[in-house]
Amino acid sequence: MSSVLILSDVSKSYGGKPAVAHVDLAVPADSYISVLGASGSGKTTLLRLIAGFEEPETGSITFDGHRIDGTPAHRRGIGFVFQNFALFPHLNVRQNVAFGLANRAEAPLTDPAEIDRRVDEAIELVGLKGLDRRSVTQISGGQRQRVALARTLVTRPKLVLLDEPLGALDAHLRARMRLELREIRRSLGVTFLHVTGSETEALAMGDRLIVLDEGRIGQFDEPKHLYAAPASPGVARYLNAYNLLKGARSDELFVSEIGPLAFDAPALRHGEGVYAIRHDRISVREAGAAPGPDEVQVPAKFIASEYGGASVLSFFALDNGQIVEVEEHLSLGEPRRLEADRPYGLAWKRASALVYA
Ligand SMILES: Nc1ncnc2c1ncn2[C@@H]1O[C@H](COP(=O)(O)OP(=O)(O)OP(=O)(O)O)[C@@H](O)[C@H]1O
Repeated sequence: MSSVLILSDVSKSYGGKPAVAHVDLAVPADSYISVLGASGSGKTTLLRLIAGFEEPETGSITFDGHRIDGTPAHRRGIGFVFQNFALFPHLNVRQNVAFGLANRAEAPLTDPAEIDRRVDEAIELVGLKGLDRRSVTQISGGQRQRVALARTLVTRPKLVLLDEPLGALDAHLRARMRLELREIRRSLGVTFLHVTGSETEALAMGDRLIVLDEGRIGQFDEPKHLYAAPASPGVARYLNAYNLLKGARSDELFVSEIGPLAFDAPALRHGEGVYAIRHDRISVREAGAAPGPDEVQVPAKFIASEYGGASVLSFFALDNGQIVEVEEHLSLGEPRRLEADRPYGLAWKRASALVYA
């Protein structure tokens, strides 16, 4: 697969503090890439470096076979969609979409018939046909989002950077726009690099997913691989699906604050580490019930549950006070009734545990 965008050793710091640190990245052409990371992990800075609103202190950026660091943003030919849409309020839908075509730095279009044709095409693509003469102040948030997208796509960029593009929409619209964005991208064969703070959005949308961890690439992988085997505790933390217990590794056992925990992994170097177990890999038992031979079981006190529609998330306190989350899918049957402050056993297969150095 060819790469449309290549970053080599790209770094940027603010006031001596690294925001993006030594990033190496090859983004495949014709793909949807999600970028996930905690607040302050460098997601926006990474997009700004690629777009040309910031210049890297080290390294190089190559887009479509050409080195682009040092080239002004408006000459890079990369599309950008902001969270706040940044539309012109005094222009209607059609004029907003047409604006970039007639006013761009590289090869502006001057033929009104050609502009009309391209604008019609973009408006149809994002499902705004019929609204093109409407003021952008008189359409819904979701429609404004589509105008912003059409305004970028009309210039036919090979790469579109989207910074929290669904952040201002309500949950229902967000879910619909997820599907539409994927479909629009697929039909055009362009590459989308989509920054989000939501792990569900990142997992649902990306063909591949980048997790940024303190300015570095923690992992770049297909969502299902990344979810099943996060490369580090940092990546596991952002997925919001793993309980992480600190301790020390010694061959077959992981010695945590609540006692030894077994795992099925090759013998590891001794030393400090992290033991990870996914929320939905834990089952709740009566306190003192005997664990199976291939299981790990720890005592824990039930605190409270949160009903989530298709699943229930329950919170337990381990003996050292650490909170552990357990997710039970309702399709697997009604979960056991739990009493607050009562001790239970939490069990999981040793093979389900991941252990990090
Ligand atoms: N213009 C700036 N001046 C100084 N520091 C900045 C600037 N822009 C970003 N930073 C710092 O760089 C780091 C990365 O910021 P960035 O905005 O890239 O993170 P982010 O992952 O996009 O965060 P969020 O999800 O909150 O938008 C943060 O520590 C931030 O405070």
